[in-house]
Amino acid sequence: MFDNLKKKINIFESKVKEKTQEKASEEKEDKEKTQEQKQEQEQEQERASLGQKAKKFVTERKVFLDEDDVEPYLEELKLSLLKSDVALEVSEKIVEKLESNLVGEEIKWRENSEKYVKKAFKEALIDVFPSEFNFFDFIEEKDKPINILFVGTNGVGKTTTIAKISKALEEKGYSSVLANGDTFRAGAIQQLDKHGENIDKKVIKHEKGGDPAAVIYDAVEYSEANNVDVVLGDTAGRMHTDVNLMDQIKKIKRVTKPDLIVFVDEAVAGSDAVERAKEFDEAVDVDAVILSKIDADVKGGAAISISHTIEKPIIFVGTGQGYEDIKEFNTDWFVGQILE
Ligand SMILES: Nc1nc2c(ncn2[C@@H]2O[C@H](COP(=O)(O)OP(=O)(O)OP(=O)(O)O)[C@@H](O)[C@H]2O)c(=O)[nH]1
Repeated sequence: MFDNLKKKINIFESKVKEKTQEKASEEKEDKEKTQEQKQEQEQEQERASLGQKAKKFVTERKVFLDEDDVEPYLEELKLSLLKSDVALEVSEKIVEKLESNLVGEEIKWRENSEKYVKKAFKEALIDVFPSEFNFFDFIEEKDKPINILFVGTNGVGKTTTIAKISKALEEKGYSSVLANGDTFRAGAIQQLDKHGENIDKKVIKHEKGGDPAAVIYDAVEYSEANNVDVVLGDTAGRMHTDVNLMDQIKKIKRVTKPDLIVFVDEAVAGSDAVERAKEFDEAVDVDAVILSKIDADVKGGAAISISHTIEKPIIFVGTGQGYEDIKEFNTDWFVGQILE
């Protein structure tokens, strides 16, 4: 996961570490020169004690990095982040915060300066994420049935993600039904049926060509009548550029009044995923994001940029093709994955 990005961040960290050590040695040389001049003026018998003082200085040496020291590395880092599909605005924010965390700070070079840079980096990354959203607290507190609508483009893992969430809900003691709002393709009906069979969940569906809003509406009514906690509404994958389909999703929202609208995209789509998130958010005011396929993502850009760009939290990440392969998103965990 995020292998390319990790490599680039490691390069930055080593360069700043080298710079810190280089500065420490330069300061040591300067100090030693001053000591030598002093020595010339002093008595022969004081030489030994001066040697002692210099030694003390070396062990306690502190380094201050200034803008010129880190500027070239920060520029390189910004480019690396952009190449890893981190959005421009987000890359700039990370680099600015990193600069303010590093410049003028006292770094004790004998302590692990790499650890120091990592800490500065960690803070800069955490800063780009909006506050977290606890999905299961939301489920616990909200009146039932809770209607959750999943939107996104084709093939990103939306349907699989719905099945994963249904299983995760079951593990926490909540019941759910799957509603097939993708009435365009007969294949989509079969696909959701198959997931329903695999995880032993009821699927509410209409014939191909039916009204997706009506299917989800029926699923809510069914859940009210049968004390089901959560309706998980699938929708047809659609390109954000398809005006008719985007109008249809607005209609589904209007008619079924979802309690939560979740935008699903694949982390591997990088900056495309960020662009699509913006479009879907504009169309239906997304509440939260799920990023699938982070197990296959080497760049990490979408995961870093998406929630900052639309100011909505990531709630889960997909980590594989199995039903258990889903993880609640947590900023500390995520940043740890990148900086480990
Ligand atoms: N590696 C990996 N694969 C995933 C993950 N989530 C889903 N997939 C795979 O992605 C492929 C597409 O998943 P679907 O659930 O069919 O995607 P969809 O968005 O519902 O597709 P449409 O119904 O065509 O819009 C399947 O092969 C899934 O197994 C994940 O987190 N990691």
